[in-house]
This record gives sequence, structure tokens and C-alpha cells, in this order.
Amino acid sequence: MIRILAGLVGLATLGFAAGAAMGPVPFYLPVAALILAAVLFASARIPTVIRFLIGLFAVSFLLLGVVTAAHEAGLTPPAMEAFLPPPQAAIVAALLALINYIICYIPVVRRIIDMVNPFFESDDPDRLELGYFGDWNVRDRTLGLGLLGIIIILNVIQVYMLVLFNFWNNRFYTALQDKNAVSFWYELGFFTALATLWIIRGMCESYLTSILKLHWRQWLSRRYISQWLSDKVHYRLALAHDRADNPDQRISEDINSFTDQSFDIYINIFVTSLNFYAFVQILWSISAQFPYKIYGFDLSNIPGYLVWMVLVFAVVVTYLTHLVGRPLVAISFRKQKVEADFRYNLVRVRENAEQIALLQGEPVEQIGLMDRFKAVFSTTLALIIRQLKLTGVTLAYAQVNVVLPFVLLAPAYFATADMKLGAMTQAGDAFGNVQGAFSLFITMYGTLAAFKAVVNRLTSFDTAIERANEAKEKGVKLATSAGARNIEGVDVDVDLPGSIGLLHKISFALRKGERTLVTGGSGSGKTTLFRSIAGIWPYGKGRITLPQGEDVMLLPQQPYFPIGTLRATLAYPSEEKAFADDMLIEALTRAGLGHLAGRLDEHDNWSHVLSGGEKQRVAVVRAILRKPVWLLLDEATSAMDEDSEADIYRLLREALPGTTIVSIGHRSSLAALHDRRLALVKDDKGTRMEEAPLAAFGT
Ligand SMILES: Nc1ncnc2c1ncn2[C@@H]1O[C@H](COP(=O)(O)OP(=O)(O)OP(=O)(O)O)[C@@H](O)[C@H]1O
Repeated sequence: MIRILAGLVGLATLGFAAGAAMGPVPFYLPVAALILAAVLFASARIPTVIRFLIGLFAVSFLLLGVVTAAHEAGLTPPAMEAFLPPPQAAIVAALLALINYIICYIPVVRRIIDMVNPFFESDDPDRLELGYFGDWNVRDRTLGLGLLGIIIILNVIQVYMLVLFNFWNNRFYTALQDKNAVSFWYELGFFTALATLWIIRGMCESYLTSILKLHWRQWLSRRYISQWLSDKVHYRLALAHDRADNPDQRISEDINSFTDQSFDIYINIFVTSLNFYAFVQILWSISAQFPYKIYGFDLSNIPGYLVWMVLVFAVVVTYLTHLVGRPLVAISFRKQKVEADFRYNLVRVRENAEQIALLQGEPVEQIGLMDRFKAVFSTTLALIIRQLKLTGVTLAYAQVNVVLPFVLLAPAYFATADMKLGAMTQAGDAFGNVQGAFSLFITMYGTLAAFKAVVNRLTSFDTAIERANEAKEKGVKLATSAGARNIEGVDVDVDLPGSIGLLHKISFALRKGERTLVTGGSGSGKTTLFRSIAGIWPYGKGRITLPQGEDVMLLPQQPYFPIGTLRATLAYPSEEKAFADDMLIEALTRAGLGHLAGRLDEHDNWSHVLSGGEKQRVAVVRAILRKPVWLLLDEATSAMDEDSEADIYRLLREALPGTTIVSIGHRSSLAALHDRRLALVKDDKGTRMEEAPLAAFGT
């Protein structure tokens, strides 16, 4: 597509060049067309979203260029005269394409574009809600680029309308000054029509922008959530907690801010550039009408002196703003972190309400929470103070700007008898718009600083996810073998985070069909060894071989409960409706939870409702429903009395005859429920795993 456009612009170059050679077409048109054609050819390799914008500007260039050339050649009807675009508008379109191309090569901007781009390339299906115009099934790429294009066009219309307002300003005040009632009422009618269009345009832009941001956020959230949850990345991130604090906040808030701000910043800069172009011409052309003498030297002898004055003023203030505002990026970054820490700790109190109440831990929780809040307080204070300084600079700048145009224009106004008030107000308006464009950096400093912090948090999250993915390759290797019957480990090292050794060169075989009890002192590494067998522990080396295609299920001491219906809790991690009612009820009854059979569709936080023993029975129900080939029980019956524990083991043997059970446990009564024991034994040389007599356990 972009190559076809490049070809068209190439053809236009020839056409404009011929026109210029014959006279009427201005020389800058073929020059701009040639540069644009080169940009389009080179654009094949840049991100889609920017290529699309360049394409959009190239189409605008072609349209404006043809209109301009036709006008210069005297081919446009006189009735169209008032509506023709200004002669250099085509150049601005070409320039915008060039600028968009160049920014791709600024490293920090490129990093942001690379984060923005994937949505605009995505083939994911989506649904666009357009109110009265119905709902449409579209790909995200079509939705993103389509809405972006419309919003850009709406913004061009906005700038065009601002120029119309500027000229209206002159006519309106002149009519007032001349006490010309007819002209006054006519201009008021013109204003009403323009203002109506302004409102409709604004509403369309606001709606479409919000819809685009919302869909983009949805897409990004889906992508980050899937990366975070895939391949146990979330678990490895939690283990290496220094890498990316509070992933929840990055996914919920940072993505929201990113989609919100990156779009606003781009549109803001785009509109400001157009504004700048439109009004700098007006200000430039009227500079000569406003003589300004300093020590006898008339400044209006300098072409466009008003523009230069605004520029010098803005450069000085921009530099000052940068000096004052620079630390904002780091402070904003820290603020996001401490806010998330504070919120997370509040959630932890809510989640562990019972434990805290039983231990009467409220005072210490309060101290802990207020400590967290202290960090929020001091960071917010640092932010307030920094923003105060920045606000001082921007407010002072804004106030000076109120009077500056008049200070510069007044001497000429008073000295020139026939100068109208309208000319003065139009110049003041143009002055304000140009200075607004120059001071974009100043007014947006706070937003840019916050945005940079958000970009940093998302990129460091990306890096952390990448590292967590790399860590997947580390740790004990799990190999599956078609010929294997048992789970076997040979010379396995299991480490703790920070390369601290836990188990060194241990070898073991968990034999199919044989109930094995793994024992060892507290903290000897039994659970961590189970994590390695389950394939989630990323620290260590060696190889554990498992029989191919055989499901391994691990039941921890404290099972996880999602918030939802009891049915969903029992089926977890399968779909809520994965099991028929009679299967669920039978499993519940066999596990001693028959009293819950009527509550399958009750929605609750079941981990707070059920007793410790009941929770462990629910985990057993899950195992019965899933029927794994290997069932690893990590103190999974510790909350039950010895008789209940024996019942549960009997149930597992009956309900899962093809399942091999391997348990970790401390109770001597477990000996009778197993066929064999492996013990982790610690001595001066480290911890080793050895065969141990069952009878000797617990004595
Ligand atoms: N995520 C972790 N980060 C750092 N150290 C850990 C982590 N998990 C476990 N450890 C440490 O590894 C050691 C072994 O822990 P593990 O839970 O495997 O022991 P265990 O034999 O199952 O103990 P217990 O019988 O008391 O349950 C302990 O010293 C523990 O502090």
C-alpha cells in the first residue's frame, strides 16, 4: 500500500515539476513531493502505526498539492476562493510525514512507538460500539487505525475552525467598533453556525478517542495478563520480587495511563504543530503592521519580529521549566510504587482478617500500614513540592502571557490612527496560539514526566517478564520419557534464590504403584523438592525424568480457593461447568463434605467459610475429579485428625486405583498408610536422600 502511495507521489513529483517549469506551480511543490516519495519508500520498515500516519499525510499532500497547483494555474472557480487551503498547506502535510518518519529514529520515542505499535498490527477480533450506527465486528488493527485516522482528520478540522474563528474575531470587533449593526448580527450568525459545528466535532472526537483508548487498553491488558500468567511467569516474578514490584498495579493502572497519555500527547503535539503553522503565518504577516521602537530602532523592520519574540521568550522559560521539573520522572515512578505497596498491604489485611483477629495483630498491622503510608506521604510531599515549583514557573508564564501581546502591540495601536480594535484582538489571538505552541513543553511537563515514569514501569515489567521467561530454562530439568515407569532424579541440586544451595546431588526413584512417604526435618527441603518435580522451581540443576503423558498433581498444605461458586472452587482449575452435578455431589459425599452438596451454586469467599480440614478435603475432591496418575500430597491432610486422615487415604486408594501417591508428612500414623519411606537426612556434608524403614518413622 505504502509503495503504491510512494509511486503516486513520485508521479505527482513529475507533474508538479512540469507545472513549475511552465510557470504557475510554485517550485516548493515538486521539491516537497520528491522528499515525500523518498520518505514513503523508506517507510516500509518502520512501525505500522507511524507508517499509517505518514500515509495519511501523503494522501493529504496529494489532495492539497493538486488543489494548490490548480489554483495557481487559475483552474479553480472563483466561488471556491474563500474555502481554498492556504498555499503552503501541502508543504505542512509533507513536513508532518517527514517529522513522523524522523521521530522513529529517536531512541526514547522509538521505544514508546514499539510499545504502541503491536495493537495497531493485531489481527485479534474485536467489536466496535458506535451507538446509533450499530456494533461492528472488526479486527483490532482496523479498529485502531480507522479510529486514529478519523481522529486525526477531526483535529485538522479543529485547526481550520480555529483559523476561521481568528478571522471572525477581527471582523466582529471591527463591526463593534464601527457600530455596524448589520455586520454585527451577520457575524453573530456566522459564529453560531461555526460554534455548532465546533461542538459536534468536539463530541465526535471525545467519544471516538475514549472508545479507541478503551479498546487499546483492553488489548494491552489481555496481552500483559497472558504473558504474566503463561509458563508460570507470575510465580518466578514473585520469587524474584526485586525485579518488578506490584505487577497488579502495572497491569491495572500503568497500562491505563499509558494508553491515555500516549494518545493525548501525540494528538496534542500534532494539533499544536498545525496550530503553530496556521498562526505563525498570521502573526508573521501582521508583525510589520505593529511598529515597536526600542531606543529609536523599529523592531518591525525585522521580518516577523513578533514570532521571534515569542520564540526567545518560550525558549528561556522552557529551559527553566526543564531545570525545575526534571526530578518529577523519578518521583512519579516512586509514587506509583509506594501507592501500590500500600494498597497491596491493605488487601493482605483483608485477605487474612481471621488470622490477624485471632493473633490480635491489629496494632502491629496498623503500625505496618501507617509505615507504608509514611512512604506514600513523603513521596507525595516530594511530588507536591516539585509540582509547586513547576506550577510557579507555568503560572508566572501564563500571567505574563496575558499582557505580553498587548505590551508588544499597544504602542503600535496607539500610534497608528487607523488601526482597528479587531486587528489588535486578532493579533493577540494569533500571538496566544503561537506562544501556546512554543510553550507546549512547558504546559505538558508534568504530563510528560508522569508518562515517562509509566513507560519506565512498563518497560521494566517487560524486561522482568523476559527474564522470568529465560529463568524457565534454568532450574532442574524435567524430562519425559516414553519408556519410563517411575519418577527418577539423578544427582539433582535444588537451590534457593540467590544461589544458596539447599539439596546437593540427591538421587531418588518414586516407583509407580508404590505409596511413598517422604520425610525429613523441618526446612530440610521436602516442599522445594516437590516444587522441582512439579516443574515450577527455577533454581537448581540436574534432571528429573517423568513417564511421558502422565499427569502429576500436587496438593499443598493450604489449598488455593478462587472467589466464586462452590462448583467453580471444586472444578478449579477446570471450567466451572466441567463436571456434572452428580459427579461433584458424589465426590463431596465420599470426601466427608456431603453437607455442602446443596450449596454448589453459592457464591462466596470459600477459603474464609470452610474449616482447615474441610479445605483440605475440597483439595482431595479436586484430585478425585481430575484423576491424576501421580498425586503428590505435601502435608495435604495435616489439618485432619489421624482417623480422618486414614479415611482420606483409603478413599484415594479406592477412588483413584491407578494413581500413585507420594506424600510429605511428619505424623507417625502416616507410616501405616504407605509402602515405603524416603528420608532427607542432613549431616556435615549436606542433605542426602536415602531409603529408610517405615517402621522406624516417628519413633
Ligand atoms: N521462596 C523461597 N525463598 C527463599 N527461601 C525459601 C523459599 N521457599 C523455601 N525456602 C527455604 O528453603 C528451605 C526449605 O524449605 P521447604 O519448604 O522446602 O522445607 P520443608 O522440608 O518442606 O519444611 P517443612 O517440613 O517445615 O514444611 C527453608 O529454609 C525455607 O526457608
